[in-house]
Amino acid sequence: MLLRFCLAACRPAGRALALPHSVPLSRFSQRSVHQLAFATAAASRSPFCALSAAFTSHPSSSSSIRSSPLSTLAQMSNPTDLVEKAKKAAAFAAVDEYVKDGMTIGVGSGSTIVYAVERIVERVKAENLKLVCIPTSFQARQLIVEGGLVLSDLSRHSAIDVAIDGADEADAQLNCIKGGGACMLQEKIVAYNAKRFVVVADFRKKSETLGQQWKAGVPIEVIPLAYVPVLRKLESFGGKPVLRMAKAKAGPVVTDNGNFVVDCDFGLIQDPAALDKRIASIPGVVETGLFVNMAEKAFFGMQDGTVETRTKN
Ligand SMILES: O=C(CO)[C@H](O)[C@H](O)COP(=O)(O)O
Repeated sequence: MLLRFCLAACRPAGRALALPHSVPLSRFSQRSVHQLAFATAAASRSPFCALSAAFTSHPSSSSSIRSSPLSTLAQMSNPTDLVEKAKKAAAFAAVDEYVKDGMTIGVGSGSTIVYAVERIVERVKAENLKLVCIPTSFQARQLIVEGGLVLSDLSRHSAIDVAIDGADEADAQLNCIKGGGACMLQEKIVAYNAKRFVVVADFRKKSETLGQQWKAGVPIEVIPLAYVPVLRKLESFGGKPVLRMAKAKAGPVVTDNGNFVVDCDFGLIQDPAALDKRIASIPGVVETGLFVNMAEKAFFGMQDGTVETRTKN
């Protein structure tokens, strides 16, 4: 079942979901399997499937692996496996707590959300839930369609009961950096129009201050013709902006909305609300990946298999 979702999630790989090649891979390594999936996409053109397929096929795929103590040890401490289990645990917990019969659900984007949709589909089948799903990206739309869920949009269903989405980082106040998958514009529109917005993430995304864990910078969606002056302006704000480049295409990543993405490193972000406003005020900026004061709860899958939650004070 999960593999089916992964395959669905893989299809939209071509455009927006690519590793920013201007950013050294080492800045993502270890911490972000999400980005590793993007790196994998460079070779396979399938950003999420390689990763999730690895998760689904991993545990007992080979008897020789099971019989080798060294392999077993490697398997037990495999960081990819831990991260995938953490994502799944967080996503399942959030869906179980928030999704109720009759709801309109905002479906986020990324690799963790694949597990949330898996759980929604399971529950729809088991409990005969009547749900309507609003996607936040091409990928989310594919997940909804492939899962056999009811697809709608904001024109038909503008009142969303709950939006569930991943994050690249969430701080102690539940402010988030989002847009590692370049979907932040639609994600923010859906989250803004949801009565409740909840975040699902693995342990690597949990921090006290934004910029502590996510080192690739704040994703910013920019109108293509404005990207050079926007880069200059961001530099004048003290940021280190780079245009996100595609891996499976020559040139920049192009979002689902036909725009570019600039990733701008500001170091530790002490005042995300002020920074968000400042960036958004630059003509040509369509949206930032700073989600300030939007989430009411975050579910973090931890290394030990538990799920930790944070709620807004
Ligand atoms: O904002 C996003 C896409 O634009 C994702 O939600 C965010 O990048 C987290 O992704 P993942 O669940 O793969 O770690």
